[in-house]
Amino acid sequence: MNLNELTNDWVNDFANPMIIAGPCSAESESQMLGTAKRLKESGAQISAFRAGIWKPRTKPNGFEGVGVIGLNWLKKVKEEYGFKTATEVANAHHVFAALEADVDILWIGARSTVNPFTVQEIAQALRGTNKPILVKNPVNPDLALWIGALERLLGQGIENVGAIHRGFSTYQKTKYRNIPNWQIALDFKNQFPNIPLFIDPSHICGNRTGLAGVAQEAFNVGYQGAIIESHEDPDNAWSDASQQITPEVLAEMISNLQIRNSDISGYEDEMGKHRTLISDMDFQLIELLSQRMKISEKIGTLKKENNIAIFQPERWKVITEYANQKASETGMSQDFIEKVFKAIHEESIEVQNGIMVNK
Ligand SMILES: O=C(O)C(=O)C[C@]1(C(=O)O)C=C[C@@H](O)C=C1
Repeated sequence: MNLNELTNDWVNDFANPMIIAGPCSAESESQMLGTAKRLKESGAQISAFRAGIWKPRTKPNGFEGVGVIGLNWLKKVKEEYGFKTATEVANAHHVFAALEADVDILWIGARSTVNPFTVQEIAQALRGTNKPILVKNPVNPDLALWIGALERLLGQGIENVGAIHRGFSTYQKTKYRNIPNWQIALDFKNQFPNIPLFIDPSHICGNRTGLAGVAQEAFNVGYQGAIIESHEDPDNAWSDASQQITPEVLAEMISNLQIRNSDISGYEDEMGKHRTLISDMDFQLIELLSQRMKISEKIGTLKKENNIAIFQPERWKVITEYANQKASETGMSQDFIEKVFKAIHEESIEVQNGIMVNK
């Protein structure tokens, strides 16, 4: 069996969208029950209550989680408020303890996904269970590693899987804690449309203000769920204080989310008209690009015969200036046009390079 053959019926046991929410870390019994009570009373439409029991921290001597005692608190949350529960596991010992405590959903964190040994150990510990397990993207933008982790789970017969998009580490200063790099998640979704994809706006944003926007962006492109950190007293949380929100704010945020349906049934005709036009234009674009490359080949031959360098900065400058001007005249994003022209120019250089090398 491969990942594309999974039916992923397990998500049907949960609401659509499936929202997993709760504190970043379990801190005390009263914090856990207090947060759960407020989530219940606020009417937040959540499918499971999350809390980190073991916390992978960047530096030592920070709060590394309360450990197994927190699993009892998760159990109490389930008993008293009826929430399904979820936590992160990072080794076989965590898996056994979480299974013993009957945690309903497990996830593998971004720092574990990067390590095939860790993922393999977790997968083997899970063998024989049908627990849903979600895999966060690795901290580095490596789609193959993310997919590989899911394949390791499947290799041990674990079929109830999902993926969490939590963004990617970057050394640059950006408005995000972890840059979303949407294209990687979309490539994932494209390859595995059946695997439920969750957004983790808390870790992407690292602050409270951007959460709703990132979550909405994800639902706009068809994600199935979200995992969001919510704490009864966010400012005084022991970990990730700046990105946690109160249960009431979460409830409001969830009720404002617009959930998009991937299915186009009922709109096939109207969509069909637009899509025909787009396909027609796509063919024209490709035809034009092919003609452009043929001219580039001719220039390449001329350059080779006369020993002229391929890259012509002056001409490239004129092209980009003109493209920029055209972009603003037509109301297009300059960024986008720049990307398109860079790709065309790169290919054109590649084509000419082929001529210089081969002929
Ligand atoms: O004008 C040229 O000299 C070209 O080879 C064409 C072209 C292009 O594709 O637009 C390619 C390479 C140069 O750097 C500049 C422009």
